Amino acid sequence: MSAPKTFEPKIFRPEDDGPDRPRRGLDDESLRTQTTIYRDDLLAGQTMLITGAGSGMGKAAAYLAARLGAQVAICGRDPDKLDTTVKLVREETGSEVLAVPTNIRDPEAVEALIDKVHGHFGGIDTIVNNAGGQFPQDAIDFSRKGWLAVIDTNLNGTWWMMQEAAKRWREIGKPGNIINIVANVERGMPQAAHTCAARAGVIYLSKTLATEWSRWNIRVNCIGPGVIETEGFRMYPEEALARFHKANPMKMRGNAWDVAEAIAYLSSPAARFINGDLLIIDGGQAQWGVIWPAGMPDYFSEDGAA
Ligand SMILES: CCC/C=C/C(=O)SCCNC(=O)CCNC(=O)[C@H](O)C(C)(C)COP(=O)([O-])OP(=O)([O-])OC[C@H]1O[C@@H](n2cnc3c(N)ncnc32)[C@H](O)[C@@H]1OP(=O)([O-])[O-]
Ligand SMILES: NC(=O)C1=CN([C@@H]2O[C@H](COP(=O)(O)OP(=O)(O)OC[C@H]3O[C@@H](n4cnc5c(N)ncnc54)[C@H](OP(=O)(O)O)[C@@H]3O)[C@@H](O)[C@H]2O)C=CC1
Repeated sequence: MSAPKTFEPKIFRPEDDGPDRPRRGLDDESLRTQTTIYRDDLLAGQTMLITGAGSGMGKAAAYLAARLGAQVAICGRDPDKLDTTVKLVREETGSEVLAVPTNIRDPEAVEALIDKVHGHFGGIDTIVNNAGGQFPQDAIDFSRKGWLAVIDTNLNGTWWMMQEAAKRWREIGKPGNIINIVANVERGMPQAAHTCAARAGVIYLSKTLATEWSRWNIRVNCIGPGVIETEGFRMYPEEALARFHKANPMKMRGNAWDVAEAIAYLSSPAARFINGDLLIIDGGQAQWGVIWPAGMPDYFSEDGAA
């Protein structure tokens, strides 16, 4: 049997993109052809606000929600990315998505976002905190700025969204539903320690608030995706991407639609009694498999030195 290929971890930056790096994930044409088990009007009468919806899972979730009859608002930092979602939804459903460019790290911008969506649609039923990300690197080499960027986005940004939404729900006496997209952190994730710390924070924040906020009829749940092929894969080196399917016993990657359908379920009346839970969508990664998003050091390979 030939020895597995191993390589030293390296830092990859998106600006290293080139012709050798194909765009990953479901493109608009693929999204248009996805089928769903849900009935057409499952989410009719609902307003959903989805963060990070100019690409990947957020875009798929926004498109599916609109297809199922929801009124949808989206945010992200890059208005051009948000426009692609607005256009897709308009072309496929005839609905208008409200796009509000927002950096979720900025609490005042988040407050203005919640105000704007309430003003436009007259309320919000479900918030999907999907915006986030990280760069792969051995933790010992994290710069202070890099650590802070990841914590500020994934933990603080998600918190600002949750708190502003909940304050408004309490004020107007309406129920609320929060879905936080986190990650599969059960066994930790080497080279993603910053995001593991932030996501573990969000998971236990959510479990706590599921209790605290139940008196206002606000449910809080998380979804933990495993390896889901999206545009976000551009953050990782090709050599690492070639092994991503080995992260789970099904030896495959999920796609954004797998997560979008779970978001639709947790937004639907079928989930009215689900609160404080973490739904893992990872092909069994919690049980078996390895992921080294910047490349596996020899030490951990099957024929490694130790
Ligand atoms: C793992 C498999 C499963 C999970 C998959 C996914 O989640 S897929 C979905 C994944 N999707 C995404 O991850 C997409 C969203 N991700 C992001 O927007 C970024 O990853 C972010 C969260 C760091 C925000 O960053 P930002 O808006 O603040 O942008 P910024 O560029 O200004 O960085 C600030 C500082 O961070 C540091 N640093 C940054 N990059 C690297 C690097 N490659 N290398 C080393 N360090 C890096 C650096 O210190 C930098 O400061 P500097 O040295 O430039 O002065
Ligand atoms: N793909 C995977 O395998 C996994 C992904 N996840 C997480 O799931 C979520 C969706 O990921 P995915 O669709 O794959 O990746 P993408 O990179 O495609 O999506 C992340 C989105 O978040 C937005 N975003 C990032 N930072 C901010 C910010 N500060 N304020 C507002 N929006 C922001 C980005 O838009 P913009 O840059 O325009 O702001 C982008 O559209 C992320 O939180 C990701 O980390 C978790 C586990 C696995």
